[in-house]
Amino acid sequence: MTVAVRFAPSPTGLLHIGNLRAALTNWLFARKAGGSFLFRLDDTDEERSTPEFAAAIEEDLRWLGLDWDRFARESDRYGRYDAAVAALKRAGRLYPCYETAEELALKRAALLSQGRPPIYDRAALRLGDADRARLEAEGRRPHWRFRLEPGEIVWDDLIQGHKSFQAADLSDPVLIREDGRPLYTLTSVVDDQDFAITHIIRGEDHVTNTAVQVQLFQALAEAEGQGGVPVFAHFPLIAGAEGEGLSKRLGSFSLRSLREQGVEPLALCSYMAKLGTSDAIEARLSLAELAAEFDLARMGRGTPRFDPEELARLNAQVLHAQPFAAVQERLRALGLDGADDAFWLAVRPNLTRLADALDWWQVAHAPLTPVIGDTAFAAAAAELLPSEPWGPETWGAWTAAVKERTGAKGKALFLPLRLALTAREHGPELKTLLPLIGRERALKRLSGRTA
Ligand SMILES: Nc1ncnc2c1ncn2[C@@H]1O[C@H](COP(=O)(O)OP(=O)(O)OP(=O)(O)O)[C@@H](O)[C@H]1O
Repeated sequence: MTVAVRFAPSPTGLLHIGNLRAALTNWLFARKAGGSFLFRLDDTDEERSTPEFAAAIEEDLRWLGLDWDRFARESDRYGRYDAAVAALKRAGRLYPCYETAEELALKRAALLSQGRPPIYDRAALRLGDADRARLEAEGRRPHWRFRLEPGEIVWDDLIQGHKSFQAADLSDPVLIREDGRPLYTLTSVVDDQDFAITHIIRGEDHVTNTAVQVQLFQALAEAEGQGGVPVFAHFPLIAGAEGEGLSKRLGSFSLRSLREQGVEPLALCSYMAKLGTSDAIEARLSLAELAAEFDLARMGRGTPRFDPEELARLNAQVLHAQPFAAVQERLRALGLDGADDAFWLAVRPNLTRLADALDWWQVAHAPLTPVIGDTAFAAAAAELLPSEPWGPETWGAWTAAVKERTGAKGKALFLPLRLALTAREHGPELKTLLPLIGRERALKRLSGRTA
């Protein structure tokens, strides 16, 4: 069997880290199994779906490096859904219902007030032709429900283990709206069947959907003579740092905003691939590495919380491991045309975001006002500055001379030099930064001048 999985977001907002978990889990599963990954836009909710969000989702996936083997858009497939609907009607599995949203809300409220579960009472199944004609004459248009067969619905979930539902505990799902448009429950099953999806891996918010969809897969397979029921895996939803839920529509932790904050795609993918698993959370330097380590069985059942600090740590790990060639273009885009290997190696260990390189570039190459405490000490240091050319050994030779002349050592030696040369208490090793600053500028800064 060739593994085929899909990521099927609705283009109703920007992808968030929870959606990324879904996309990434499927992608890693496909790549590890040598299978195929389908990117499908579930865009039949026309009120809320927009082409802009669809384009943004596509851009986010490209940014992350999650490439797809196949692409589909539900809005291109209405003809196919019509055919599936006709087949289900012929098989007697769809029935027209005429209740308004208000009437249904009242029914639900009445059941809840009696302490009973708000399951649809199937009143529409008891309507005769004359009742339906009368309702239609009143101007009512039907929506259509899928008639669940009584009995137990079971599947072996790759994460949650054996799952069992009684059909009688579930409402017959509405598959077609009053305006004739098919709903998600139907369209996603038709697509999964047509694209021969073998594994549906998604958040546990879909577990109840899965229960009804298992019967829908079976009904469609019987009615159309093709397909079967895929294997399911439902992973826990990721919560925000305070335990709050995430939603595309609320714009929580969007990948877009994280990107704008300077988060590296590999840091995000490393985090989302490992969060809530039994593996240690450490940065990986390629998606292929993550795919090789991927195993659904390592996913836990608890609700993992997203921790921005953990992500920042991974971001630094990823940056610190990048060779100059991997970031050259991006440094150029930041305006650092003159950045070279030496600059990158000097500042890399101090970055938590790539854009921080700009600060260090300025420290090395743009005027700054030095911080001088003891002018006599700074003057002595200036006098002892070796002549150029400078290399990594210059700093050691120079500070040894300053130490000998002034008697200062340890922090009392290094901190005033750092403050004079960079106006900062911390930063890249001066051994690598000093040659980038150069003798002329260092001399001026040590004499207290802005340079
Ligand atoms: N917090 C979350 N953690 C993990 N996965 C999630 C989370 N929220 C959604 N998903 C998964 O993302 C995938 C895409 O779902 P969907 O497009 O419905 O996103 P959504 O954020 O729930 O959207 P909306 O807010 O529009 O309902 C699904 O597999 C869903 O299970």
